[in-house]
Amino acid sequence: MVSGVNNSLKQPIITLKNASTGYGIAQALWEITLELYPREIVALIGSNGAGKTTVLRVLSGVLPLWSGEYKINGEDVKGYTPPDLVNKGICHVPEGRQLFYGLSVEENLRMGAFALKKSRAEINERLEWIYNFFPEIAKRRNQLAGTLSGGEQQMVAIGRGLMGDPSILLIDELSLGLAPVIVDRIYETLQKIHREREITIMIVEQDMELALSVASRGYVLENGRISISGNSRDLINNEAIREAYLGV
Ligand SMILES: Nc1ncnc2c1ncn2[C@@H]1O[C@H](COP(=O)(O)OP(=O)(O)OP(=O)(O)O)[C@@H](O)[C@H]1O
Repeated sequence: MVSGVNNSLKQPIITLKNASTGYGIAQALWEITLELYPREIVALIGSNGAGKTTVLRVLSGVLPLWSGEYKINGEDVKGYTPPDLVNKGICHVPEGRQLFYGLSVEENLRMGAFALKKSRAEINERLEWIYNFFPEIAKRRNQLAGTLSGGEQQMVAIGRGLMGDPSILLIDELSLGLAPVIVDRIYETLQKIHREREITIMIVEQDMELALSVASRGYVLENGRISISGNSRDLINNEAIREAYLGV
């Protein structure tokens, strides 16, 4: 599943350089440097409170940088608002799904295309494309999102993100609270979508083994700093990491 990585000839789609930020006066990230290359799946791993969600908040523009650089395709996007960054192709699927629970599955999905200047036919076509990947929610298109299982809600959250036609998908803790069999099923589908579309994906997970089985590269965050990065095979074989995160 994991492939070797040679990014030396490519231009990064996302660059964070020496990025620091925090909440109020409490600093949460210290001089983070990371790059995402086109069509990669990259994992951001770390224990509770390490700063993973904060990195995604920076990338989606929810949290401004205190210092450092943020570029998309070489363009300086530091200070851009979340809608500006949506227009640049960023989509953040937040932890906890955050669906509109009183709306139907289909209404939630359509919300994802709200800002797109697409015809009704194009939006319907995209809906069917998503239903094709996630038949479980196709069957429930008229059901209220709040009545779905956790796994189905996660499928709707990812589907809603994909409705916006992003080039960069940021997914926070996809596996949270879900049975392993459901997590495998969703990641398998995500990999299929990734193969079919030119899409770059960053997954945030506490479960390092899971994240590195899906991603080709990973960054490990510890106390708001990147402690190590590399391709998944090297990370999974790294003794210090195995000891700290896998308990072996
Ligand atoms: N809204 C907030 N206000 C103040 N501090 C926050 C806020 N959100 C996060 N923090 C703090 O920032 C640090 C990083 O939190 P973050 O949520 O990014 O970690 P995480 O790696 O995603 O952890 P988890 O896996 O538990 O979600 C923590 O010390 C956390 O307490």
